[in-house]
Amino acid sequence: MEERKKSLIQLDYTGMMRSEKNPKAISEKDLCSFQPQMHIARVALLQKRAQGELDFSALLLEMKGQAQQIQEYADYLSEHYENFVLLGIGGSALGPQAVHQALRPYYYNELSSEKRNHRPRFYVVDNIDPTRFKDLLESLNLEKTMFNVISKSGNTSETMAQFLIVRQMLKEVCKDQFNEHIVVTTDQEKGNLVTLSENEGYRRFVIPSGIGGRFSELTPVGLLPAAVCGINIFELLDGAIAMDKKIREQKDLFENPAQLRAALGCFSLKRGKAISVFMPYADGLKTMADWYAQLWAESLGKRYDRQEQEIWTGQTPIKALGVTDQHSQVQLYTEGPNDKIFTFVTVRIFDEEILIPKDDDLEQNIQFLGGHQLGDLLRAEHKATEYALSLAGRLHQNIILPELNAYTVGQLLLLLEWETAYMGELLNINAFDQPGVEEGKIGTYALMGRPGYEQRRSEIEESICKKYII
Ligand SMILES: O=P(O)(O)OC[C@H]1O[C@H](O)[C@H](O)[C@@H](O)[C@@H]1O
Repeated sequence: MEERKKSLIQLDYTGMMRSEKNPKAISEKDLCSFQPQMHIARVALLQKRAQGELDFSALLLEMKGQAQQIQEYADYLSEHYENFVLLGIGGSALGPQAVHQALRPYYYNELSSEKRNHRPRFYVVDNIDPTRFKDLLESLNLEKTMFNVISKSGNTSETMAQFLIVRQMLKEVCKDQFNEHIVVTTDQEKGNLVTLSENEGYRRFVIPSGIGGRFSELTPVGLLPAAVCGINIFELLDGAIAMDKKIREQKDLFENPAQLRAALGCFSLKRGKAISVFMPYADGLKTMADWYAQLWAESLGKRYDRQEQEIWTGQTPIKALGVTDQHSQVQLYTEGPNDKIFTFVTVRIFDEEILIPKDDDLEQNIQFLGGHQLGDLLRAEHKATEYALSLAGRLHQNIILPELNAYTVGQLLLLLEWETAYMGELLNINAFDQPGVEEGKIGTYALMGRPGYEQRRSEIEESICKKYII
C-alpha cells in the first residue's frame, strides 16, 4: 500500500486543551499530572497480559497465524453460498457490522454477484423482532445460505432462539445436509455451541479465552464475516498490530494515543462530563459508533470499584453521525448542558469525490456551492461544528484517518480497545466484566419458564403490575 494508506491514524486533541475560549479545559500541566497513574495503569495492563488476560498483542499474532485458514474457508464459502447470515448480538454482532459498513459499499447486497466478486450477500440479525427475522428468512434461498452463529458464551437466549429456528428450517429444506449451512463461532470449550457443533457436525471457529465479546472483533467473530465479504483481513490485522505496538511501547503519555484519550476522558468525567459523544464524519463509520457505545458503556458503567466500594461510575456514550446529526443534536450540544465531551472521527481523503456543479444563473445563496467537491462541504461543516462547540466552551477532539481502509480501521479498533482498558485502570474498575446484565438474563430465563427460576418468575409477575397506563 502507498505510504499514505499505511500511515498511522492521528489524534488532534487541541479542542480539549485550555485556551482563552476554554479556560476550564485541561492544561498540559493537568495532563502531566496523569503520568504517574498512567505508568501504574500501563504496568497493570501489561501484567494482565502476562496472565493471559486481554493480551491484545498475543491475540493479534495468534489471529495473524489463523488468518490464512480463515481466508481459505471464506473463499470456500464464497464458491458455494450466495448468502452469509450472522446470528449474534452485542459484541458478537456490532463489530462485524461496523467493519462491513466501513469497508464495503453500502449497497453491497444490491450489487450483482460479479460486482461483489462473487462474494455472498451479508446479513446481520442482532435482534429477535419476529417480523424482520421472518421477512429475511423467507427472502433467502436456504440451500444457498450459510448461517454463522456467533456466541462467546453459547448461552445467549436471543442467539440460541434464532439458531433453533434456523436449524429447524434447514432440516426441513436441506435434510441431512442441514449442518453444511451452519458454522459456529464460540468459546474454546464451554457453552451449547461447542456441544452442538461436536454432536451435529458444524464447522467451529474459536474465540480465544481471555478476550471479552466487546473486544472480540479481531478474532474469528469479525475476521470470518469480513473475509467472506472480501475485506482484507491481513491489512485489518496489520493496522491493529501497528497501533498495538505503538500503544504498548510508547511510555510517554503525550505520544501514546490510548493513554492520552484515557487521561482526557478521565479528566473530563471527573469534571462532570458524564456524556461522551462519538460522531464520525463518514457514513462508513456510523455503526462504528454503535460498536464503541457497547465498548464504552459496558466496560465503564460499573457500580463497584476494585475494592468493592459503591461508585456507580461510567460515561454515557452517544452515537451521532456528521454531518447528519448537526441537524438534529448540535442545538443541544452548543446550548444545552455542558456535560459532554465530543470525539469526531474524520477521513482525510474519501475513496470517491463528487464535484458540485457550478451554475452562474442560480441565486448567490446556493451558487457558492458550485465548483467545490462534496467532500469539501463535509469537511467545512465538520470544522464549522468544531468552531461552534469551541465558542460554546465544549471539549472536543478528532481521531483522523488518512483514509478509510482495512489498515486504518484495524488501527481504530485497537486504539479504542486500549483506550477503554486504560480508562478502566484510571477509574479503578474491572472494565472486562458485565455483572449488570445478569438480572435481565435471569428474568428472561424465569419468564420463559426455564426450570429452577420459578421463584424469580413469581417475583417479577408480582412486581410488574401495570398501574399507570394512558
Ligand atoms: O457472545 P455472547 O456470549 O452471545 O454474548 C453476547 C453479548 O451478551 C451480553 O449482552 C454481554 O453483556 C455482551 O458483552 C455480549 O457481547
